Amino acid sequence: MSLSQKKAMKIAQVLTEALPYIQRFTNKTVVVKFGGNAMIDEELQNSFARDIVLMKLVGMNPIVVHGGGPQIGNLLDKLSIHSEFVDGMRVTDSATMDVVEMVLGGTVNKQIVSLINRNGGQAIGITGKDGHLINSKKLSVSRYNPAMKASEIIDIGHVGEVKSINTDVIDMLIDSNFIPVIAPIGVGEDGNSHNINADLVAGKLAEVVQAEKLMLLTNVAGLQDKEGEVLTGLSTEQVDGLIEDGTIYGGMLPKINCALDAVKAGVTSAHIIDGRVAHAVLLEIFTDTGVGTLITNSKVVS
Ligand SMILES: Nc1ncnc2c1ncn2[C@@H]1O[C@H](COP(=O)(O)OP(=O)(O)O)[C@@H](O)[C@H]1O
Ligand SMILES: CC(=O)N[C@@H](CCC(=O)OP(=O)(O)O)C(=O)O
Repeated sequence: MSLSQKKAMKIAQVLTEALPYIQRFTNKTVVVKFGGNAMIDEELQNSFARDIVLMKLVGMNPIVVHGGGPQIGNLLDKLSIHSEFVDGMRVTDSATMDVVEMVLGGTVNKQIVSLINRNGGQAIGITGKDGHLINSKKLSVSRYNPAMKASEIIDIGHVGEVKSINTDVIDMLIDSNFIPVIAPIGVGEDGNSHNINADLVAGKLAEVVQAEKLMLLTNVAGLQDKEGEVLTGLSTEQVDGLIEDGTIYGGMLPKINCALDAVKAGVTSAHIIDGRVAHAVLLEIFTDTGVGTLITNSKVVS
């Protein structure tokens, strides 16, 4: 067999492998959280945008929710505004909230929209304030205070959690064949903005639209143990144990919690995938080889 025949055969194999997945996922909604390294590396950004466009072209309904923590951090640094995190959530005072809204609702959201559109898609970027998409309330965080030997509530400012999601605007966009790109900013009862962790928004949205998949792109290979090995075959109870003993901390906390909540609420599967791998989304959906940690209602497997 000549080299070009071998190449043609390989392409045919890949397409054949993809066929059952394309059939299975046609008309299904997939919520993809774009974050981590995939968001700052130009080549990975492009491969992500092409994956999303391809999903749409083969009849799926992708909804993109994006983060932007590093980009917020960069602008805060430039403005000499100190920032810190509690349990993976950025403590957000009024000045920080202005920066969050500027970066997420402005720069980052429009960059992703433009990237998808340049690659042949039709994306529309909105925040949770548009069309009352994300109604939020102030997030209450409690911490154990060893000195007081009791838990206490800590105020982390304008940080929100999702109270309800009104999908009218999303339905309208999908019905008109657009790809929604959502910045994780919620609107409180008083009309004020809330900074919401993007994983939490993606998870809740997946629940409300009863997505087939929730995909969380990040900058690690998946859920790992203390030695860095990707964990496999865990029950949801074991995950709770890993949170208690500190194996899961920081930014992985909202990710794993929202993935577990989503599958418990009817999303078929949630995936924490390695955004450092080009075409990670495509590989996860259309091939037999996944690239991260799979979470279903009863099991966490890689
Ligand atoms: N058990 C764990 N397995 C993998 N990563 C973990 C774990 N516990 C904490 N982390 C941290 O969570 C980070 C991913 O969260 P985050 O930085 O918020 O990602 P993203 O920007 O993609 O939302 C990892 O880079 C790692 O530092
Ligand atoms: C409350 C809170 O922490 N909000 C996040 C929102 C952006 C985000 O979630 O970005 P990543 O997904 O890139 O981490 C923040 O301010 O960084």
